[in-house]
Amino acid sequence: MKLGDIGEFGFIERIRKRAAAASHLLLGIGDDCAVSRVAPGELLLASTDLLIEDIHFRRGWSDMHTLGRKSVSVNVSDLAAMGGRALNLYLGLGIPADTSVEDLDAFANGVLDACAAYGAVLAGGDTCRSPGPLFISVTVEGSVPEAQLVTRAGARPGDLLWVSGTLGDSALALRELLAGRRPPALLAARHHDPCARLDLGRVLAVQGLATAMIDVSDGLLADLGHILDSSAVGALVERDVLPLSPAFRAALQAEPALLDLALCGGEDYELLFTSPPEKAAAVAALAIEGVPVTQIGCVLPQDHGVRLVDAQGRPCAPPRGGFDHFY
Ligand SMILES: Nc1ncnc2c1ncn2[C@@H]1O[C@H](COP(=O)(O)OP(=O)(O)OP(=O)(O)O)[C@@H](O)[C@H]1O
Ligand SMILES: Cc1ncc(C[n+]2csc(CCOP(=O)(O)O)c2C)c(N)n1
Ligand SMILES: [Mg+2]
Repeated sequence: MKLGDIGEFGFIERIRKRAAAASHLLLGIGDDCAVSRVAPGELLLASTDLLIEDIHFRRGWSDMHTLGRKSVSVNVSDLAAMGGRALNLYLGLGIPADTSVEDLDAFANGVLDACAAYGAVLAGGDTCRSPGPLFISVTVEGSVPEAQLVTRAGARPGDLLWVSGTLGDSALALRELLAGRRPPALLAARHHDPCARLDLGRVLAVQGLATAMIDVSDGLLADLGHILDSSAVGALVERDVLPLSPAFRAALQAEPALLDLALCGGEDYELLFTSPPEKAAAVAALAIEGVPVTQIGCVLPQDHGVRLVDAQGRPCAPPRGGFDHFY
């Protein structure tokens, strides 16, 4: 079935029927605005991200259900980075007219499944025709108790630097895909179906363990740079303790230069955070749903900039870059 057979409002109605209800959502899909009630003492968080065909994904590299999930996860990851919980999701779509309703149903199911997994509800969106690529715009709202908010700005010299999960898997999968090869399944899953570390972000916020936090979307060093700029500090990063998956290590053995992907590759959607040294045992004990947290360095005064060192403490040249859409 083609989208032309059911029209814009037919498609919206298909989504509306499947969207979940939630006690905070007084009015969801179907009026001019969504209407929500935020709990007393909670701050409203909001973040938005675009995914554009051939810039963020290629059709044929992953199925539409998985693309729907990724569209949600990359947004929810920004809530995780502030210690928030997820409330509402808004889905903007620019759809090529020849897209099948089956593909759109699969995509919407992926969006709705991921929403349910993160405790969010689809509260609205916008649908229009695209003359070319598929455009996906996702906005999330969440909330966090005022005292628990974690920003990029709170890192202090002496804090330790931690990262969740493993780094470089997604970028390595992307490199394989761009070269026309099929990445190993574990790497492919990390690229196509990343998991927002929402529970970890909440625990760090609730227990007051993180002084600053960001999610790694553009690459470890690039996103670390944002914490350092916002907090007016520098950092030491130990290259040889970066957490790497077995699949990544296997590739690294054959090609040592791949380590740059763990430092700069991007789309890891792991949490990078700083924490006072006296909380190290509490942080190290956090392995939520099997996701490890690894200490990869420490925070220095601002005049040190970023110092990347090897296992012997010798300085190494940081690779250039991180992802920039126009660079
Ligand atoms: N076109 C825009 N108009 C207004 N604000 C923008 C625009 N683009 C980005 N921003 C804002 O700039 C800041 C940095 O955006 P950026 O997209 O780099 O962050 P991010 O969402 O954490 O990263 P990523 O998009 O890689 O997940 C955010 O506060 C974002 O809301
Ligand atoms: C086809 C294709 N080409 C390149 C990439 C790599 N890529 C795209 S956006 C991004 C950073 C995060 O995005 P943003 O900053 O927009 O949130 C990265 C690493 C991809 N995923 N698919
Ligand atoms: Mg972010």
